[in-house]
Amino acid sequence: MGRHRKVKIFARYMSIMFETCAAMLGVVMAMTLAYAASDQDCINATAWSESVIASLPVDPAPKVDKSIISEADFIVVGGGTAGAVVASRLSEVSKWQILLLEAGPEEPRGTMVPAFGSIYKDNPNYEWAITVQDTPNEKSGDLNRAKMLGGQSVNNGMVYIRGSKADWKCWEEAGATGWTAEEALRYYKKSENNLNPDIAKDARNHGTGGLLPVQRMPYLDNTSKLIRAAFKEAGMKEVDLNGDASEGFMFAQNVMKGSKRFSTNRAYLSQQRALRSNLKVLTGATARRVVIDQRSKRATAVEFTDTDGKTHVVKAKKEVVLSAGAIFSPHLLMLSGVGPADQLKAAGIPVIVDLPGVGEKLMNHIGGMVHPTINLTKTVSLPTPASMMNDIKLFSEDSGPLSTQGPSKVRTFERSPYQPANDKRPYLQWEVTRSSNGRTIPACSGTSASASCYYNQVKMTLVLLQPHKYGSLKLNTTHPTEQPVIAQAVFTDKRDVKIHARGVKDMVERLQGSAALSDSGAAVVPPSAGSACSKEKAGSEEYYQCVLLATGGRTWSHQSGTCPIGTVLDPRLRVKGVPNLRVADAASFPCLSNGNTMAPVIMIGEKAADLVKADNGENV
Ligand SMILES: Cc1cc2nc3c(=O)[nH]c(=O)nc-3n(C[C@H](O)[C@H](O)[C@H](O)COP(=O)(O)OP(=O)(O)OC[C@H]3O[C@@H](n4cnc5c(N)ncnc54)[C@H](O)[C@@H]3O)c2cc1C
Repeated sequence: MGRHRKVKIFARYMSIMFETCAAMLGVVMAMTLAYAASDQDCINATAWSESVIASLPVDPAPKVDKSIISEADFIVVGGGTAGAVVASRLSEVSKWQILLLEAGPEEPRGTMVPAFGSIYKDNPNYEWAITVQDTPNEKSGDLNRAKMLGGQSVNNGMVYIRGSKADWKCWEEAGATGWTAEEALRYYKKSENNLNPDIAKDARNHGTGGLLPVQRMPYLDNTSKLIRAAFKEAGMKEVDLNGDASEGFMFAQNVMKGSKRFSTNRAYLSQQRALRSNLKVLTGATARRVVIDQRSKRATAVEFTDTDGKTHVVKAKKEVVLSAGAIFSPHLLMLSGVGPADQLKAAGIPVIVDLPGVGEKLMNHIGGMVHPTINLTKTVSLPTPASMMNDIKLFSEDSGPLSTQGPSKVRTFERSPYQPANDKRPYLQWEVTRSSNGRTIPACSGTSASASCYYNQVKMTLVLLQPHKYGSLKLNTTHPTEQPVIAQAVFTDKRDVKIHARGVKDMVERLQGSAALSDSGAAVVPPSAGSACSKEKAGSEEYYQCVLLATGGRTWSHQSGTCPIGTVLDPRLRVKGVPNLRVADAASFPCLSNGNTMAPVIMIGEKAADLVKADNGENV
């Protein structure tokens, strides 16, 4: 080992030791504060949350170098779920200089606590606030999307679900040659380090050598066990939905290790940044456009602004990869002159390539605000100040409520009797959402905290995985640099209303007939819309259709398909007409994944890196 490397490792060791001591001191001080402010009845919840965060292990500190370089071989725009993977994998080629531009800041440590999923919600330092147009039945509200290294993998539900193997038939039909089920599986396995031996033993479907730790949550609370019993009673099978089964229920696999979340930033970037001098990560760097030469149609540079608003231009010697997500990748393409010519012209942007498919469809899963609710009595006991302090200790031992998001990990996938018989993808996913009926944390007044592991009610939420209508994303032609105009489609097709209503009816009947639920004192409350649907027979399909339309619906957080393979990208993710510009993220999907979108996005990041390497003369 060279002297320089030895010195580097020693310096890192010392810095970790120092930070560990500081963190331990922080825990003691925060716990003292939380205790000091707590009496028998209540706790200083803010100090308590701080002591949870202070108890987290110290990662190797990322190498933060804010200097701006004038050129790089590859520029990756967006250090989110996919971008972290792409940049990390490209930097394996040591002769290449990789620049990753991320608009947001470094990932804060609190994101590692599974029970604090929404800790940075509504914080403008860490989130984009995106306005959505009013359309019929739309109750999604505006979109809050993570703006930091790791992107949405930092604050999402952590669930790792690959979708249906039958998804790939749709990809192939859309022109995504080479994106077969087997090829996707190859990259799922490449990324995965499955930590549950009973799952990992299925080596045909699971990987154990990848950078992304995947496991079930280590702690199963009583309500999760109760829901499992109710589903089994209803004849549903417990399966591995990332294995060969496409229907049934499972305790979800998650991107985590022990009790801590592992975003793609932690899994793919933090170690690599520390050790690879050819990987440069700039945070607070917001790309404004890709500079594309009008004659050669090649991407030559990226223009971005720093946190002081100063503009910089970095030359791209080989390629640019956009991984800014389903909203901002198409926006950046349009600002760079690639997109529907009519919109670009109206905004005064010179047209480099007329691609009407950019933003033409905005795909997403949809669901109703119609929730069968289960009020819990015996399976939950609300925390006390003492038990919350003990939960910190359990968390540091990789267990306890803070390492979970409660029963939301029980996921079911099933077919609707109203879906086409020849479509192998199950159209229905039920999520079990935690909620609270009154205060669930014994917080003293003036302090606040929320932890998704403390709840006393669950709501069953039905997600339609293959809705019949999609939304769209267009340039704001009056103020093109402002966020694009987003219209989502929510229950605007009667078939979706019918499928949803029937799904809800079936689930209510199952839950009401469940001995497991009634024996545990759980009360099932069917959804209603007050007097709005009194003309319909309560509990009928027509009744639930009426309740759905009266209460509206929403899209999930799975926006995708705004720069799809087929109309915008070729199968190697290259923008049609601009061969050294690619899009690799949720925007690239030609078909809506039949499940949550993070795992497919990570898979796309892995494959994208291999495509770039192969097209630039590297063996993969
Ligand atoms: C609340 C929530 C819960 C979810 N739960 C789950 C779940 O449990 N399981 C699951 O599978 N999926 C889940 N999803 C969906 C999933 O997380 C996303 O589909 C996926 O992470 C998207 O990845 P991406 O790489 O396309 O975009 P992102 O992860 O959003 O990455 C885009 C990155 O680009 C940056 N960026 C944008 N514009 C610019 C610019 N101009 N310059 C520089 N940087 C820029 C952004 O700041 C961001 O970091 C959830 C999503 C949300 C919002």
